[in-house]
Amino acid sequence: MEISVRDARKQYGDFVALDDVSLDIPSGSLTALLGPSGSGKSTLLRSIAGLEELDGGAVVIAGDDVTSVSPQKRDIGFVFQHYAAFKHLTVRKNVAFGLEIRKRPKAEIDDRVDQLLEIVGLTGFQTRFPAQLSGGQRQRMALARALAVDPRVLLLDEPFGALDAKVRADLRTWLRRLHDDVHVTTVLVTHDQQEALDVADRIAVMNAGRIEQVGTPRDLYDRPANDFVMSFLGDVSRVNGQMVRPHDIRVGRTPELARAQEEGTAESAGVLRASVERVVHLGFEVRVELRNAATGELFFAQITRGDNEALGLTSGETVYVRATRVPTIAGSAGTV
Ligand SMILES: Nc1ncnc2c1ncn2[C@@H]1O[C@H](COP(=O)(O)OP(=O)(O)OP(=O)(O)O)[C@@H](O)[C@H]1O
Repeated sequence: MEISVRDARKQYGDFVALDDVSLDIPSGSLTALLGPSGSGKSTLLRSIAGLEELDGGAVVIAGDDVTSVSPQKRDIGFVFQHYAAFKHLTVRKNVAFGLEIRKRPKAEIDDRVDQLLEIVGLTGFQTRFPAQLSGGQRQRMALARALAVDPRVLLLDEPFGALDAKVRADLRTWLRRLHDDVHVTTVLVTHDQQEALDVADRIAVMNAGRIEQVGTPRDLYDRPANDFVMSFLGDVSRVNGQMVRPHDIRVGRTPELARAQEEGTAESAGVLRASVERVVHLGFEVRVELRNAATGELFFAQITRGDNEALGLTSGETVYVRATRVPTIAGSAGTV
């Protein structure tokens, strides 16, 4: 393990921000800390960095207990949401900064900076000043600067949080590729489940100062440990009292058509009657807003455009729906 956090505890007065958190982060992984605002993600990241002092527990990086080691000596790179660049220094000088204070030879610094600027796609920008960069370019410069000193660990606290949706999405893809090239053990704090699913190879879901579950994006999506993880990782509908993904709801015009045709599906599986409230076109997919005829509850199904065209759904109609797949949540039966 590159990073092991053991029974980390942090309180602010009576408020418990980290409630005996333990987490192992494998070497070379890109792990996301995902959770709602206030769940303790930043506190955990800052504790790994040494920017917060723990009240209990330990942080081990590459086998060294660094719990009482200063941030400067932990060999980490850190990027915040609002990166504090040196405004009076060029992009090149900003990236070179860590190497210059370490008094590396000039030729080595020049080569390394050229290489980093290329990696982050800022080769043509080296003589610009931070104020002459876009928000996305500034964050890429921040990453280059954090990587310059070859840290053992790269810690990113909502690095794309202040950018607009399109730029965020581009930078996510870019970060994933960068990580595939550079392989530095990376921990990314985000409250955006799409971002975590998109870039991370492991996700730790946090809630109220605790870790609810750690796993691959697929594990967490398909086999959530509890209702919190299930609903935090994606949309959820309730069908016959169970939480299901809207994609896993089959819509038909007769009870038989709503029944899944895959082999091994129980015939007794519940089909329920619903009325179509609204059909919303979301590009490739269509969200069908439904009202359970028996209980009056609203829920929705997400179907492909093709399926919607075949069904020709309109508001006010009666349809039959059933869940084709119910995630196995610990403590529930996992079948409809
Ligand atoms: N210095 C502090 N003094 C008092 N309370 C603090 C301090 N720092 C953080 N907290 C509290 O600890 C809790 C966890 O904060 P943290 O920043 O780790 O959450 P987060 O999951 O990163 O949330 P966000 O996404 O909003 O940043 C919050 O309720 C916050 O108010």
